Amino acid sequence: MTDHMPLSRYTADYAGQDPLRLAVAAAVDAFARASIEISDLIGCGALAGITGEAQGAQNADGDVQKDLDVRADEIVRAALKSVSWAALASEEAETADIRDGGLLDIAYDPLDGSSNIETNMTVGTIFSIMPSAKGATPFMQKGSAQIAAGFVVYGPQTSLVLTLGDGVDIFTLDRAAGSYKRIRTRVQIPAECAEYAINASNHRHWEAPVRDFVEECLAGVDGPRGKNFNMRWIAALVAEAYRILIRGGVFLYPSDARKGYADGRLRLVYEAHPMAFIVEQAGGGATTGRARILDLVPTAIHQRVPLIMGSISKVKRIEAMHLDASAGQAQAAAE
Ligand SMILES: O=P(O)(O)OC[C@H]1O[C@](O)(COP(=O)(O)O)[C@@H](O)[C@@H]1O
Ligand SMILES: [Mg+2]
Ligand SMILES: [Mg+2]
Repeated sequence: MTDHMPLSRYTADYAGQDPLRLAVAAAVDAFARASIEISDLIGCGALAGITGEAQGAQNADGDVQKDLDVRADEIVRAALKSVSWAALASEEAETADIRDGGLLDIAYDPLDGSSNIETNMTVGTIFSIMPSAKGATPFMQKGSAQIAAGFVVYGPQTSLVLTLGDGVDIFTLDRAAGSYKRIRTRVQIPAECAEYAINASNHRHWEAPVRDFVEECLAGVDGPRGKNFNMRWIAALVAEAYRILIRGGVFLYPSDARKGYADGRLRLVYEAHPMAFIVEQAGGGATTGRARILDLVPTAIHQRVPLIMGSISKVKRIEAMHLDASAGQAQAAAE
């Protein structure tokens, strides 16, 4: 459905007079404002001094920071200044900022898909919003404690995907008006799909269930699934998630045997949790292969997690393959 409702009216309708909801609405509006600024910056690229080159510094997770990682973080941070947050965590900061009296704990990835900047490909911003943990350690809650989550895709169009806990709507930036307008309501991920996304260069490092799933897809009509599959890898979680929301499919960034990849590459607090909330709200699934992502309680802000998400039939199939593998291992150990 296309009704072009402005995002600001949508968040105001949601908030009413409720203080917590008003804080959520202000946070979403702040991410929207920040993303318009980031979108303009990306659109100008080198003309605005953005080259995609490394800054020499590393973030808390050991990734080399690009110029846009740093600029996007500054822009989001400034936009959130007047929002009622108690804790603020960014991929680009080692520790969370804490302040008294705020109503929300907000985590974000200011620039997702950093390796795509210099090649003029899609990147994004991801955010997760929870009620403040009030005395407990912020962010160390199940993903199901989120009350809002969203992401922005800076692609041919700049679009903002949002859940406030009651379905998923998509808003596209109206550049002339300088604001977001709704283009889709209550998005549903098709349950069946014929497309998968994984960085196949890591094939030799994967665990057996992931290798087996991909083998099934590669076998096409001649294999056990009896149909052909298409493959995509954009190297930006936001772009893969957007495609899956529009036409279905499954995305995998599993654990693998490379040094430092025992829990995959993606971060639980500001990548997997918000994506899992959005995907489940759109009728899809999100799992590590062995556990539902929204049931996981982080123990550290930058903790990594294997992420498999998308069309529910495929997510369930991959989970079943992990269970079978674990059962086989348990039986072998007992014999
Ligand atoms: O280069 P790889 O190993 O394929 O990893 C790509 C993945 O890394 C990410 O870019 C990680 O996010 P950041 O760019 O925010 O670090 C994901 O968006 C993407 O899915
Ligand atoms: Mg990211
Ligand atoms: Mg990032």
